[in-house]
Parts: sequence; structure tokens; C-alpha cells
Amino acid sequence: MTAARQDSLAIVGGGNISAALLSGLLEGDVVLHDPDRIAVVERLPDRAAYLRERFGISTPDLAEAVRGADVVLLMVKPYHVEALLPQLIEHVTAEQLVISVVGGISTAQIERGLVPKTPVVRAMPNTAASVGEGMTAICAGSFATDVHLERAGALLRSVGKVVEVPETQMNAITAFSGSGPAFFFYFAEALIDSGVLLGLSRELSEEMVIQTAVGAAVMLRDSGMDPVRLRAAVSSPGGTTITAIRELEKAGVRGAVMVATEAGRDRTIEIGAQAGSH
Ligand SMILES: NC(=O)C1=CN([C@@H]2O[C@H](COP(=O)(O)OP(=O)(O)OC[C@H]3O[C@@H](n4cnc5c(N)ncnc54)[C@H](OP(=O)(O)O)[C@@H]3O)[C@@H](O)[C@H]2O)C=CC1
Ligand SMILES: O=C(O)[C@@H]1CCC=N1
Repeated sequence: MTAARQDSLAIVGGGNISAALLSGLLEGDVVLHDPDRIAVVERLPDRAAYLRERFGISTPDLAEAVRGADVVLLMVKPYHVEALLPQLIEHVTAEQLVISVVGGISTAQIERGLVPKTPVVRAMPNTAASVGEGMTAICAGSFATDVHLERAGALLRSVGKVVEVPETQMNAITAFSGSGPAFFFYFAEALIDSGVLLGLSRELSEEMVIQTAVGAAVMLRDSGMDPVRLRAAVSSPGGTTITAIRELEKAGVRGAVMVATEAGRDRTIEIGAQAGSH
């Protein structure tokens, strides 16, 4: 049996999200992509050397990476896009698919800087792609067809779950599931500190919080019960859990989470507007 031909990928920007994707594709129990078909454009020489060493990919210049690539992934910070597009237009053709994970930047903003009719898919992944448990939302730009969406979806599905959404939801999703792992890590940090406050060693507290988080995540995914019912099952009448939850409610933690994600969404909109105003 012949394996299906894999897309050759040119990834522009070799930072955190790029490494998460590479790790998911190349470091799991099963290697999901041929490293020879992945080129990463990274301008920091030390970082480029690290990526070559760790993943076995190549790190050529932009022209060489993009030449002949089926898919060009933009993984740079939003404020780098404006300077990047004039370089990309020199090399990217409308026969290639561009996938942008850049927070706050719309497909229209990307399309305006490329050769007319270049298909663009906007994606918002998260760093859990590194362990094959990513959550990515995708939407199509004006020139991307279902075939392009499916191609982007297939690549990102190999490192987690993918949902297709209207582009109007992308800024909210950036603040919600793009940033999402950071919120869970933040809560884990707080719980580990609280174990230390209660007199446990940091090592023991960390071990117990991590396993509790894994157990709770698997229950959320696999039990068929929603978070409200799962929490109710832990909260014995007049017991310790409901007493502690009363304190979280008094401190306004639920409201703070909502205000925080609204602020993240608003920041995403601001970033997009700043990028478009130059
Ligand atoms: N981190 C995350 O969890 C997620 C990030 N994103 C999005 O991904 C994008 C990248 O984020 P992240 O990986 O965290 O950022 P990083 O800063 O970690 O990585 C970006 C890298 O790209 C390099 N770079 C910038 N411009 C160019 C260029 N023209 N050519 C080559 N390399 C370049 C940067 O170099 P230098 O340092 O010199 O600028 C940097 O090393 C952002 O737009 C973000 O919104 C999306 C989902 C999740
Ligand atoms: O913090 C950020 O701006 C990016 C977007 C989503 C996750 N990280």
C-alpha cells in the first residue's frame, strides 16, 4: 500500500506555537509527517538551530522554504505581519494554500497583501497540539474553497480536534481556546500553591494537582456528564467542597473568568485594528 502524499509545509515563524505543532506532528508515538517535507523560516539563528536539532526539519530562507511548498503557515506575531506580507507576495502563488494562525488578523487583511485570489484559511490552534490534544478553530477566507478548508482541517486534525466556525467568532475563540491552556495552567499553579499553604511539600502538591487535572479532564471528555453535574457529584451536602466553592463564588472567580476572556477578545480586536491601521 502506498501512503498518501503529504503536503510539503513552509512554516514562517519558529516560536512557541510553531514548536507545539511540530512536536504534535513529529514527536508522538507515531510520526505524523515527514520532517523532510517541513521547512521553518526562523530569523533567530539559535532558535533555528534548536528547531533543526530537535525536529530534524530544515530552516532555509523564505524564498527557498516557500518555493514548491503546498501549504504556507504563518506563525509570526501580529505586529510582524505587515512587514512579512510584502516579502510573501514575492514568492507565494495563488496555487498555494496559506494558513494563518496569527491572532486578531483577518483573512481579508492577509489576502490584501498577497497575490489576488490566494486561498487563505485562518486557524486558531492552541499549544495542546504539542501532545496531539489541540483544539483548533478554522474559517475560510474569500478565495478558500471547501477543498482548502479540508486540507487545513486534515493537517490540524492530526494534532487534535478541529471545528469550523464563521470568521466573526475567531476573535472570541482566540481569547477562549487559543489562550485556554494558560488559564488551566494558572488554576493549577494556584492549586499547587494552596497545597503548599496547607503544609504539603511543593513536589507532592504538584504531583497530586497534575493527576487531579488529568483525571478531571478525562471525566469532562469521557463521562458524558457536563461540568455542573460532575461538580455536584464531588460536593457532599454540608461538606468541604461546597464550603470551598462558596469562597470561590464570594471572591467572584466565575465573573472574573468571564471578564478576563472579554478582555482577551477585546485585545484581539485591538491587535487586528492596529495591524490594519499602518
Ligand atoms: N502561543 C500560542 O499559544 C498561540 C499563538 N498563536 C499565534 O501564533 C503567532 C505566533 O505566536 P508565538 O509562537 O507564541 O510567538 P513567538 O514569538 O514565540 O514566535 C514567533 C517567531 O517568529 C519569528 N518571526 C517573526 N517574524 C518573522 C519573519 N518575518 N521571518 C521569520 N521568523 C519571524 C519571531 O522572531 P523574533 O523573536 O525575532 O520576533 C519568533 O521567533 C501569534 O500571531 C499568535 O497570535 C495562535 C494560537 C496559540
Ligand atoms: O497570547 C496571544 O496573543 C496568543 C493568541 C492565543 C494564544 N496566544
